[in-house]
Amino acid sequence: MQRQEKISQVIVTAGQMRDIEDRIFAAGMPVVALMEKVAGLVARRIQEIPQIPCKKAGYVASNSLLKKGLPQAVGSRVGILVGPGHNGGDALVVARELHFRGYEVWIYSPFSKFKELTSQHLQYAQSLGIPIYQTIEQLPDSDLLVDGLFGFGLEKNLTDPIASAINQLNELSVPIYSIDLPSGLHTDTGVVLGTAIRATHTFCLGLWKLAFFQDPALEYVGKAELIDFDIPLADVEAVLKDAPSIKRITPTTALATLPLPRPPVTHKYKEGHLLLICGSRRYAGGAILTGLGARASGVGMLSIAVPESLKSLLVSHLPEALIIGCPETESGAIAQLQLPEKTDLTSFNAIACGPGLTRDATPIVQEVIESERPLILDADGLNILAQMGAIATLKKRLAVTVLTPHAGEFQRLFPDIADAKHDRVKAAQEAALQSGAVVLLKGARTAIANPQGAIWMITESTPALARGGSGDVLTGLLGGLLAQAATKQISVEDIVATAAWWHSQAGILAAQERTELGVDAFTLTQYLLKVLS
Ligand SMILES: NC(=O)C1=CN([C@@H]2O[C@H](COP(=O)(O)OP(=O)(O)OC[C@H]3O[C@@H](n4cnc5c(N)ncnc54)[C@H](O)[C@@H]3O)[C@@H](O)[C@H]2O)[C@@H](O)CC1
Ligand SMILES: [K+]
Repeated sequence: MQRQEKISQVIVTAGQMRDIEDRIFAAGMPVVALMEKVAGLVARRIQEIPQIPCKKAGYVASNSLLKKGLPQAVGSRVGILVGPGHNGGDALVVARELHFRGYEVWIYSPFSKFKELTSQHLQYAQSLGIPIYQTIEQLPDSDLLVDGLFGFGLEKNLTDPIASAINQLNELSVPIYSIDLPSGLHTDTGVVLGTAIRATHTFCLGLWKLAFFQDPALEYVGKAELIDFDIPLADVEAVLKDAPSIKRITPTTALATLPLPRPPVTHKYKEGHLLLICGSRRYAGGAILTGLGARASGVGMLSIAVPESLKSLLVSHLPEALIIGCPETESGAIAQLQLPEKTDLTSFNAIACGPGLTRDATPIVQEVIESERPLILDADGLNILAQMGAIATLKKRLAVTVLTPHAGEFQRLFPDIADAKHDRVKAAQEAALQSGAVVLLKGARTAIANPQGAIWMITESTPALARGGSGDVLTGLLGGLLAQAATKQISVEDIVATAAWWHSQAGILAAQERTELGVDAFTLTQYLLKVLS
């Protein structure tokens, strides 16, 4: 794999980033030189991105310049926000470079103490005649702000005057480009420390920081871009070797698995047999959507157990599947799993259980949990598991379990684990460690954890997927892939991450073609294969 691809898959905490930098400095790279290199790259990117100057400036960008994406030095007024640490140092190098390129630059910095290197850059900027302001009221108009207040060194809550200055700067209708991460975000949890810059664009330096993929940070980072400054892979590997890895799923990693390879000579049972257990009289549609998700996976054989009264409906939507009509409760839930003759749960390579079941199907969920087959639990399958006591029940399982909760289901399953909304990555990690299951925690950015503590992040998604039924599609898709993986030497975690990536990409593609409003769950099933074609 190419170095760049490997670097783009890595996600680090603030502590790990600091350790990696320390190794680079210890190896002889001067701190000054690294700051010059990194901030030089940022300054160049800022010049490459076509600016749309704010109307108040009375400056109208020439259309031809905008179309070509060429830098427009003259007339662009840039405000540089400078903090006390090396994030501020980076910003001052950017200020100096833009000044020399003909931009009209001013600096805002309400601090009196700076790190040595930052202080030197500030002094030099002043000597060049770049105006430096300490109060927000003094600031002139600008077409663009560059945020170098705080980077990964911020740990405490922001207080006034800087907190209220950030709030006022956010109110200006001016694009803000943040260096490393928007000032005010916690680098690991993405939590807003008092207040934070709402960036239009963020240049993440060197390696992706965890905050970029935590839900609380998403509305602050804007368009995020990695600035690769040639960190040696050996240093990254040396620092991360003993820590549980956190990896981004990129198209390269997902497409290494998809479509699942088939030998030229095979038959349907060699390509995986999935049992879906889903649906009730009340929630019939969920069973159809789960089935359509499984269909897109290419699974060799699909059996779907539903209440008897749903059988003909399912047959009409999924003629290729074996629909198993089961005796039902008075409420219309599956009362008993009545598999065809000569079939028992060991006949299946994987079981996916939950969508639309209602809690009246408790005995069925208990039965599949006791089986020794790979099992995916979702929706009511999770709610029933929560009632049984998730951790104690899962620990007894002999086969792999995959849980696919959203934050609410997660809380019911693991009430003693820290709030999944606060640090989703840690929450998923803890749940997987304690239960021995693979945990896929749904959210704006999905996190997947295995019982060894490793994490996979789905770093691209769309709010279009926040819609009833889209989780059912994922369960079916994942079930179909898991059943096939059983015969193909692919790890469960890789399959779960691949399924989640595929599902998100289908949502993104459908939203691009049909707007965010056009991605109902049925439409989503129709876009799954388009992602691969
Ligand atoms: N050394 C270098 O040349 C490089 C620097 N980089 C930059 O360096 C940054 C990290 O630099 P630092 O470790 O200096 O940290 P930061 O610049 O993120 O900020 C730390 C500074 O802010 C102060 N501070 C922390 N919390 C505060 C609060 N709540 N209110 C007020 N002040 C507070 C601290 O006392 C410290 O001086 C990165 O984010 C990046 O921008 C690297 O990315 C690239 C290489
Ligand atoms: K920043």
